[in-house]
Amino acid sequence: MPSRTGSRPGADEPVGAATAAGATEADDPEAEFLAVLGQRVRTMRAVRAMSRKMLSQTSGLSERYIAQLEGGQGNVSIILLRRVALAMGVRLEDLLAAVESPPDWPVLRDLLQKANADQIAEAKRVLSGAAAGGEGPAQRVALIGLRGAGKSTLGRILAERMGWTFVELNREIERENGLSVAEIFAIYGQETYRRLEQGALRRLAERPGPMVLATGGGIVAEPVTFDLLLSSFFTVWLKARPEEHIHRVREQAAKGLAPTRMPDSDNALREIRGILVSREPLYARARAVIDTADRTVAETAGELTGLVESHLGTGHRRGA
Ligand SMILES: Nc1ncnc2c1ncn2[C@@H]1O[C@H](COP(=O)(O)OP(=O)(O)OP(=O)(O)O)[C@@H](O)[C@H]1O
Ligand SMILES: O=C(O)C1=C[C@@H](O)[C@@H](O)[C@H](O)C1
Ligand SMILES: [Mg+2]
Repeated sequence: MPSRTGSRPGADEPVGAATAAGATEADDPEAEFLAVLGQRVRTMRAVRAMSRKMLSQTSGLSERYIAQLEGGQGNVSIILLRRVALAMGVRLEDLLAAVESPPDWPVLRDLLQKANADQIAEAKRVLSGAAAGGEGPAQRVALIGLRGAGKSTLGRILAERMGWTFVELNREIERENGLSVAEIFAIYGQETYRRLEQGALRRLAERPGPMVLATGGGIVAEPVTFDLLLSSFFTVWLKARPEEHIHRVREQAAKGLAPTRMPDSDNALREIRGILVSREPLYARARAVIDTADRTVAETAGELTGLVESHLGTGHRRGA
């Protein structure tokens, strides 16, 4: 039961005006968002046979405020909207969803939250229409990890040894769009870059033939893209210590080999530690991991080749 203490917001003053005078929903996406939100509140209240008065009593918001919210005229605060959601017994995220969900969505969500990893894998296989059975992607290896992990260095060596094609995802994105990664980020921002990354990966996943793919460090940031990578490639996480990531990228930058510099500030180490900690659970979804810390390129290249050969079974190396 939500708290009913405190004054009733919106009892005397109008809800914050969200739209400029004269703006219509059609030409104002924010007004449209508020209209959809209001419609959802009204529908969910009606489904629960709650009058505005009842919702007002349970949520602590005035009836007038609720009417404005439902009419799409109120830019409600997140805390007040949370009270409305709690009072109706709906999830806040369902009120705010960017797209309308199918009617079965709440049931499926509930089942997924209780499912184990095998059940989720099976559900994904069925829903994506993937063929039954199989050992997953053969002769398709992707390398993930933070900048300086060794994805390009080891990827190139592995491809050479196996006689496979080597592809750098970032170079593919640059080729397809005629702009450098840095330019795409600067001009269009992260969201556009992630969309282009997903498109490029989808095309590579469909391209036939054995392949080693070196990805960009941030590929784990977009769940759909990362899932596509995991399901289309035997994915290996290359690990190193934060200090090594920084040292390696700086060394490459000094030689003019790295496309962008690692920040020089004292905060660089703290920053890279933070990124690594936040990405570790995602990188850990890879099928295998190789720790490159305190090891030579020859050592980790040998381990990676052995790992891929044992994944494939013996005899896959060109000329073997
Ligand atoms: N054990 C190791 N395994 C791989 N690389 C190592 C190792 N030890 C040192 N290095 C060096 O670390 C650097 C790794 O750079 P590389 O460009 O391959 O990383 P990357 O993961 O592709 O980075 P980015 O995300 O910036 O493209 C190379 O200069 C390589 O020689
Ligand atoms: O680690 C990252 O967040 C990134 C690494 C690069 O390879 C690019 O993918 C992009 O600059 C983001
Ligand atoms: Mg690289």
